[in-house]
Amino acid sequence: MRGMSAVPLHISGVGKEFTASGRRRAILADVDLDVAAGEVVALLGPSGCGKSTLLRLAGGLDTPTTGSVLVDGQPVRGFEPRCAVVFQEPRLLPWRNLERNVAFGLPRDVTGDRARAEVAHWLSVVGLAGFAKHRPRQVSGGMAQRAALARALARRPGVLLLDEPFAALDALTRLRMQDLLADVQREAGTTVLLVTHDVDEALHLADRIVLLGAGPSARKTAPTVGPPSQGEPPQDSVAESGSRRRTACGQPGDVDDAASIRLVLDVPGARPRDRGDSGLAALRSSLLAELGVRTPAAVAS
Ligand SMILES: Nc1ncnc2c1ncn2[C@@H]1O[C@H](COP(=O)(O)OP(=O)(O)OP(=O)(O)O)[C@@H](O)[C@H]1O
Repeated sequence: MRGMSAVPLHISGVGKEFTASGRRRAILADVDLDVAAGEVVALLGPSGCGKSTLLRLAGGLDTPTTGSVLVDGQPVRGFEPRCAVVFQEPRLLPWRNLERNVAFGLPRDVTGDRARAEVAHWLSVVGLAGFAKHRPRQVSGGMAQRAALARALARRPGVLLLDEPFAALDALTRLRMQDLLADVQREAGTTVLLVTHDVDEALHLADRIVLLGAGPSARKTAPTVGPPSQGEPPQDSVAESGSRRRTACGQPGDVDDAASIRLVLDVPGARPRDRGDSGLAALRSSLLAELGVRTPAAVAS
């Protein structure tokens, strides 16, 4: 699509510290994550654990304290032109109409008729062809967010970084936007790193789900598809293995608050997945349990 080519993202040994009120605080430590070209990875984790920080580091909007980020094998230093970011709020320029906002995302070498064609194309992809001349305040929140997505796509990013892009939308608009993202991703094939709080969104859209949080680091697991058979320890239960790991490693005094990758989960089946897929129910319960939310299914298993 429009010359867009997916590229891999390689995050290696990344740590991030911030200084606030004179105190240094480690937010992320030893984060290792490889996202293949064209893969969709969802980043889940408790509020404040550093998901947005990691996304910002991936896009060069901030610099890691340790470790490195590579996009298509090249180190990210400063704002990364091969990435485009969509935030929770559209961040459109209010004095520009939608088409001029989308044009803002175009690479510098795309001008004139080609630029106009590109803008028209992306507005059409996100269903805003009839609103090109509208200003952001003249359209709904969902439409403004679609324009923000079009602006990001107009950059033809190798990696699309999405920071809770649908969180501020009403439930129905959110579902429609998820479907739109799935369509766009399928057509463009771009690499996507998606920060979300929404387990269902992650299960619907992602190839892999990465759980970020404080505590001992990563375990890659096969998906949980049902309760363990009789007499067998629940080795594949995300919730069980997570709690066991914390018990074994959680010695008082050696707890590091910095977040790292706790779990990497392959989601079975082709995306976008059926929202009613009962096969994902166990996985959903396990993920929610990892996030500290108890569900009847998790309790039963
Ligand atoms: N520039 C900054 N200076 C100081 N602290 C920061 C800065 N940016 C983020 N933090 C802190 O880093 C921590 C992680 O923030 P971040 O926004 O990455 O978390 P998050 O997991 O995305 O949260 P949420 O899910 O609530 O959006 C928070 O405690 C936040 O206050």
